Formats: sequence, C-alpha cells, structure tokens
Amino acid sequence: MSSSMDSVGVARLLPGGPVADRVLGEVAAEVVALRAAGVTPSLATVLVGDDDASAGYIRIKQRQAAELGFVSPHVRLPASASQVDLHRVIEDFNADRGVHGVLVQHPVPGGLDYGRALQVLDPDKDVDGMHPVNLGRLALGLPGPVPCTPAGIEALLAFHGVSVAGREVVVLGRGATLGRPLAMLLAQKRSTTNAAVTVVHTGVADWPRFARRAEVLVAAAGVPGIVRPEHVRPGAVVVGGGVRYAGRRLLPDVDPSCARVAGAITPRVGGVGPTTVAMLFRNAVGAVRRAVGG
Ligand SMILES: Nc1nc2c(c(=O)[nH]1)N[C@@H](CN(C=O)c1ccc(C(=O)N[C@@H](CCC(=O)O)C(=O)O)cc1)CN2
Repeated sequence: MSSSMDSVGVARLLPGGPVADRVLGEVAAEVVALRAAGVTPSLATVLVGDDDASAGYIRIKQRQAAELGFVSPHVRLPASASQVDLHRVIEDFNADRGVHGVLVQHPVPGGLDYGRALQVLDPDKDVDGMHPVNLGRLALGLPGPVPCTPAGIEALLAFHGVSVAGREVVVLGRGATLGRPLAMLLAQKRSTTNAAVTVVHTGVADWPRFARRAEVLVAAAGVPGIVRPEHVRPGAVVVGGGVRYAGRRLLPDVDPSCARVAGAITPRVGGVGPTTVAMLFRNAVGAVRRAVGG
C-alpha cells in the first residue's frame, strides 16, 4: 500500500482517466493488429427505452468504438418492448458471426428482466462479464471477461500503487454488477488482488462498524451520500464505485467531505467511471480474440 495510511488531512486523488488511457492504448494496439490480420472487431450495443443517462453512455461507447476501430451495430428498442423482443435482438447478434461482443445497457425499463436477458446472451460475446457462466468463471478464478466496474477498480488501485494484498478491504454493497463480483475479484490469488475482503450491505444496521475497519473502503451501495467521514478509518483509501442517477445527474455514494479523513480517494467525476468504459473495450477485444482463436 502507498503511504496513504500514514497521512490524514486532504486525501490524495486517484483519478481514473490515466488508467483508462493506458488500457484504451493497449486495446487500440490490439485492434490495429487484428485489422492487419483481416479481422474487423465488432461490438454490438442494445438500448431499451428512453433513459437519458443510458442513451448518453451508449453514445460514449459508440464514439469510443469508432475511435478504436471497432464496427458497432446498434439496436434501440422502445420502452414498450417485450422480454421476447429483447431476447430476439440478442439471439440475432448471437447468431451473427461478424459480431464478436454484445452489450445490453442497463437498467432496462421496469417490466423487463435484465438478468434473464443476459442468460440468452452467448457467454463468449458477453463483454460486460455478467453472464452466469462468466460470473462462475470469476468465482473459480478462471479466465474470462470480468464485470467492467470491478475490473476498473482493480486497475485503478494498481495503477496508483495501492496494493490490496493482505489488506482489509470492505465492500459496502452486494449487487450483482459491482459489490459481489468486486469482492470475488479482490480476493483472488494474484499480485494485484489477494485482499482480505468483507462484504457488508446497508441492510446490516451496524454497517459503519465494518466500514471503519477498512484500509480500503469501496462504496458500492447505490445510496447517494451514504459514506460520510465518520465511516472512514483515518488515512484509508476510499473508492466511490456506487452511483445512482437522477435523470442525467449522477449522485455518488461517497460524500466529498470524506476527503478530510481519507488518505486517498477517487474523485467524484473522473474516478471509477472512465475505467468502466475502458474495461468494456478490454473485454470486447478479448471476445474478438476468442472468436478468431487468438
Ligand atoms: N451494460 C452496462 N450497463 C451499465 C454499465 C455497464 O458497465 N454496462 N455501467 C453503468 C453506466 N456506465 C456505462 O455503461 C457508465 C457510468 C458512468 C461513467 C462515467 O464515466 N461517469 C463520469 C461521471 C459523469 C457525470 O458526472 O455524469 C465519471 O465517473 O467521471 C461511465 C460509464 C450503468 N449501466
């Protein structure tokens, strides 16, 4: 771990931008090599409904795909689409040998089941690492796509020299997209992981007791402002992973005043978010490699 545990005052910032730039640079080099070998990487995107924030993220991903040299077919379904409509789109992309990766933006409108839709997706084309087969691989430490935000957090900590090996990491939140996969990831036996991980959730009345123990505290609750300075061990590393959206406005779990107590902290904007998009493309290029047998 860095010297952050020794100093209390104004926390060192842990931006995600440079981490994303590095990962995207590696992906870009791979895309050049794939194209030189006659392979055109393809990442399909699916958006259901009219959620502004989701439409914005799809635009970001489409733009990034084009910059990196991916083709990126897109299907937008109306909010009135049925589960069967959504499954049909996914099945069509599954069957298309020219499409290497598929992402379904979440959340999907109420009435649709994102988890069921993921089960229809070919696990080899699952660039979000959220198919049960891929979460199973993560649980067993087998190679495969890792959910983007957890993978981004691991990369962000490693990039900034925050070692979690042998450290007490507390993940506040147990959701399928962040808390649970992150806990599995950080507990793995690798140089950038190997942590002593505790998962606690806001249904545990005494969750602050666990949070205050953490040398690295990851907020993954999706409850705006829930993590406050009194929940942070002085000098700890605080990672803001969880967010909730009010329209397009992002409401993070971590109150900015935590920077007074933490040794290091991700910024409210430009922290974990950019690494999420970068990891999507790392997974996407992995899907291309699997498809072409590389
Ligand atoms: N299929 C998926 N759906 C969703 C995912 C995902 O990984 N796969 N994650 C989020 C949304 N998301 C990407 O899809 C995403 C969220 C936030 C950011 C980001 O960079 N945010 C900025 C803040 C911008 C602001 O203030 O509004 C930041 O953190 O600096 C990128 C991607 C849910 N859906």
